[in-house]
Amino acid sequence: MPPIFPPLEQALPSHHDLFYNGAWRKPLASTYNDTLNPSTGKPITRVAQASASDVDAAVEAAHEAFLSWRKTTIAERQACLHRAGAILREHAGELALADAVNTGNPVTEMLVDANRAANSLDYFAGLIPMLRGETLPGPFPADAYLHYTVREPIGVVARFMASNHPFMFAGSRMASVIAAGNTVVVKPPDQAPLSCLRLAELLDGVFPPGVLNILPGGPECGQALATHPLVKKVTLIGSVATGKVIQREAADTLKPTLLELGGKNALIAFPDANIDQLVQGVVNGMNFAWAGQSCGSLSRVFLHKSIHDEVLDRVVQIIQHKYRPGLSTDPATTMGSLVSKVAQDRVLDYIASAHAEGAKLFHGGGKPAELAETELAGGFFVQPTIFTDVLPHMRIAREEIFGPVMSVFPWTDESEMLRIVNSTSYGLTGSIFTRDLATAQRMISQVEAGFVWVNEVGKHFLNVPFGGVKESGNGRDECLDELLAFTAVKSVNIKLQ
Ligand SMILES: NC(=O)c1ccc[n+]([C@@H]2O[C@H](COP(=O)([O-])OP(=O)(O)OC[C@H]3O[C@@H](n4cnc5c(N)ncnc54)[C@H](O)[C@@H]3O)[C@@H](O)[C@H]2O)c1
Repeated sequence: MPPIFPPLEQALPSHHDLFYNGAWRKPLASTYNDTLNPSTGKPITRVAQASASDVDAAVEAAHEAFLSWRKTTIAERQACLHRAGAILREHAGELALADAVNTGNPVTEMLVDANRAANSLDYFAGLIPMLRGETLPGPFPADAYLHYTVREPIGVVARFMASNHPFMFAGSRMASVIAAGNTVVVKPPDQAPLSCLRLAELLDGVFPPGVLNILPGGPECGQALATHPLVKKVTLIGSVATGKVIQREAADTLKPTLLELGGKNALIAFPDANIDQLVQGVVNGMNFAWAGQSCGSLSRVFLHKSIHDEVLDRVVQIIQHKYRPGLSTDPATTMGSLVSKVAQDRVLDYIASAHAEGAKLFHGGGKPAELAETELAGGFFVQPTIFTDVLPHMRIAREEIFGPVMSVFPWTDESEMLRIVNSTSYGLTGSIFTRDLATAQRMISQVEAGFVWVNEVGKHFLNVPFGGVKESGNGRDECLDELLAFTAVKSVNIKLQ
């Protein structure tokens, strides 16, 4: 049965202000910005922008709330987190719709996001008993000293969200912070804050006031959070460029960061790969449904020369059949737009650079012509695009495009191919297609990435660490490490004699 979505008015938040200390509050500077529907380019409504003074008030309140929340029992925290998860599942359709209309991603594709967030809330609720320390032998006789450690929450945590899956990231990433006994200030993406505001409405009253706070805003809000002395850790799901800015901002107060950043990920195909699986993997790995806007998108495809032409022909056949750009809130739409005009221009600029640098356009390469005379003409769409004959020095070979543009490299020499695979500054994901375990293992140990699939693409597995090496970030999410990242170890030494 096709999914049923509520009317759009029911999905959109009725509040457009700041949510902190358990209530909706007007921004002190009365600043509101338009937020757009990327399918049409038209405004949906206006949303409050938190200033540094708003951040100050919200963080003070979150800090007060922390002093009580840190003392709550396992059962109390679990009850709140499970309740939040159940609410998200119940409202999956409207949250998907709120994100679809504001991000441009197809609504049917966003339907799973509520479950993903709910699963994280349940998962981290279940992990709370793992917040434990250890007893340790020391340098003196055991009857002279007792040494042990305890894990304590750290305080207020700021969590900045990326624009591709706003409420899924907000819902899932608040879980670890709150489960560990901290309070959280979530900053939704500037381009698409509406689903996070709806999330705040739905979860209003689930946690004590001040535990969950949602502050829409731009760089001023972000900077104020990253530099605030009462914010004890700052985390970002976003681009490498923003990650560097936040790391610098956090440095003044020597705040630790947890950065989940971009990727320029490689899919490596060997001649012995199962060609059917590989073709599906090349298509699905690009996440064309949300216009390539995924950190894990396998946007560099290394095809062995012996299978290169066959695979590409079949990939294009599937793309032509599978992806129809359209209105994001229409359940029949299979491909969305970019999130903003800025993003669309950036992608078109990369396409222009590929032409200028001599790559060969194999498919797509511009705005979808079929939308030109429709109500979507002002939308931020770009066709699924494939370039072949890509050389390592080209911009499309080195930089994250965060759009529906795939760069294909034929290869014959394994060590030269690996050199190119590892030649970018990113290191998030990688995928290897082969039927030979020894080949797979040889690649696994040499590919510079934090997360590697074999004969698979795109999937995340809750409880399996996700994160990058090199400039793709630090820390690991979706696992016990994420929970522990929001605690500090305290060592206790008791003199017994
Ligand atoms: N590693 C992951 O798990 C993961 C997941 C999704 C997206 N991403 C990455 O996110 C990027 C796309 O998302 P985006 O376009 O929203 O990224 P972005 O870097 O432009 O923005 C991310 C967030 O940072 C905020 N921000 C911007 N400037 C700031 C500042 N000076 N101080 C504090 N906050 C600031 C934005 O408002 C937004 O909330 C891509 O690079 C993608 O690969 C990574």
